[in-house]
Amino acid sequence: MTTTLSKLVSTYIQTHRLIQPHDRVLVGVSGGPDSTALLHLLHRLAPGWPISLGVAHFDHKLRGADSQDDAAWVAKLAEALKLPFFHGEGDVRRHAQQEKISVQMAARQLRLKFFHTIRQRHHYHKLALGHTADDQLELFFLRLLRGSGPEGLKGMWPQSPTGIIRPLLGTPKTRILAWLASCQLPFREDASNLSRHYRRNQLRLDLLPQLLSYNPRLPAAVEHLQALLQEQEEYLSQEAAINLDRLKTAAAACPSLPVDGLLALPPAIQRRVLRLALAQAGVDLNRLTFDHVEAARKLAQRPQPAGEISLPGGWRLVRQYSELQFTKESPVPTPWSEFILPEQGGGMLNALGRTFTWTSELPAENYDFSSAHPSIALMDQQRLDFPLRLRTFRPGDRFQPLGMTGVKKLQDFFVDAKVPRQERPFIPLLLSREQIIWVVGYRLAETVKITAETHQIFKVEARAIREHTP
Ligand SMILES: Nc1ncnc2c1ncn2[C@@H]1O[C@H](COP(=O)(O)OP(=O)(O)OP(=O)(O)O)[C@@H](O)[C@H]1O
Repeated sequence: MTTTLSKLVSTYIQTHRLIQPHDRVLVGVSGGPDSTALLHLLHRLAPGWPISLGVAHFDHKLRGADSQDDAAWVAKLAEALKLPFFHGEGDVRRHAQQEKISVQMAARQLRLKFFHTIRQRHHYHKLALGHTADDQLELFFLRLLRGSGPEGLKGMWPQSPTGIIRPLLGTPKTRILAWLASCQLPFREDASNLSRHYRRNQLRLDLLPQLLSYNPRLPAAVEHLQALLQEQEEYLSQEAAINLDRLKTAAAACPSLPVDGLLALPPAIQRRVLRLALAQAGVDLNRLTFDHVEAARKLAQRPQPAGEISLPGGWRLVRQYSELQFTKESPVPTPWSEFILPEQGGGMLNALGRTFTWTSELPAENYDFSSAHPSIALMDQQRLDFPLRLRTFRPGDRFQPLGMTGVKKLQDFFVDAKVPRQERPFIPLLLSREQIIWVVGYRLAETVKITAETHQIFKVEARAIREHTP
């Protein structure tokens, strides 16, 4: 068993060219079975290649004394193997709150930042992580459940362009555990791996065993599919890079993309070109959803020559006639500017001098309406067509104010509501399709009001941006 696993891993490393002679490899060791086995395996293989190893452990401080014990345990292991040890720690919960991300995501971000710093400071060419074939399978189903596209379903690469390597990605966890047992190598147990509080654990403990009872060869089938998806991804991402380079040289300013050139590409390449361009501009791809990319494509396709959408991290994609520009600067609305509320589920957008925040699927039953305010619109979600849009007044605009049976010219509504003439051009209007559904701060439309039949409420709040600035 012992030799077979080292042979298997060694072959995987060679096939995927994960390590070159004289590489300096930093191993991320949590103390769990996978990374502990990885460290031992690399340590046994190291003299033959030859490579030099270092051990890095990050204390997430999420499990009290257990976290500290893990760190001390890994430090001891490194000492026993006579390897340099690097310890890092961070306030994961605070980071999660600040960035409005999950605790797991925050832990991963801080950990990777720590690894990056150590690699730079101590000149490690590679970072080896202990992801296994089981992790790859779980990730596939987690992403499938989340609605990922082929780029997500393809799973983790054995090697990333930044030098992260995963030598155990082809090895099932059962083999790793059996190998550790046969060599009598101890590791740390993480009790949270058994908690059904986490989606990943529910999947591993409940869903996957059920799926395997339908088809015991499911892991092999998924592995095969992922290999195909990775090959396709390699080809398509090369195509995207070539096309982005071509489009960028054709465009006057950078970072920007010519709309015509982008729309001439097949949709599969359009999406990748947009993602790549956004990544190059500095947008965090982990936070960029399919909806963002689709909203960007719609922005390019629409007949109106101006508009914009908001992207994660305060980024904005602005359509200016024949160009799409990526910017973080504040918007300069033109009379024809339109803003799309990109994610139906909820989000935030700075537009037309206000910060709009929206939330969907609030259950109508027992909803507490006491917080009603002119800056808040509560609507019947089923009567809305997404994505909603924002713009200002255009001649000829009409709408059916709440409580009225007929449609009224917006001009007349402004007069009746005594809206000062000079303010009218700046009042944001929320639209569903071509219908005005909210004259922001003044009146909702009759067509979207909440009735006894309403199941789910869509809530939008508009606050003047100056309220936020100190
Ligand atoms: N706290 C940590 N310190 C150092 N490396 C870590 C830490 N947490 C995770 N890693 C690295 O990232 C890999 C994947 O993390 P994940 O949390 O998915 O671990 P896992 O599958 O439970 O593996 P393990 O059995 O090694 O804990 C680990 O195998 C390890 O290489």
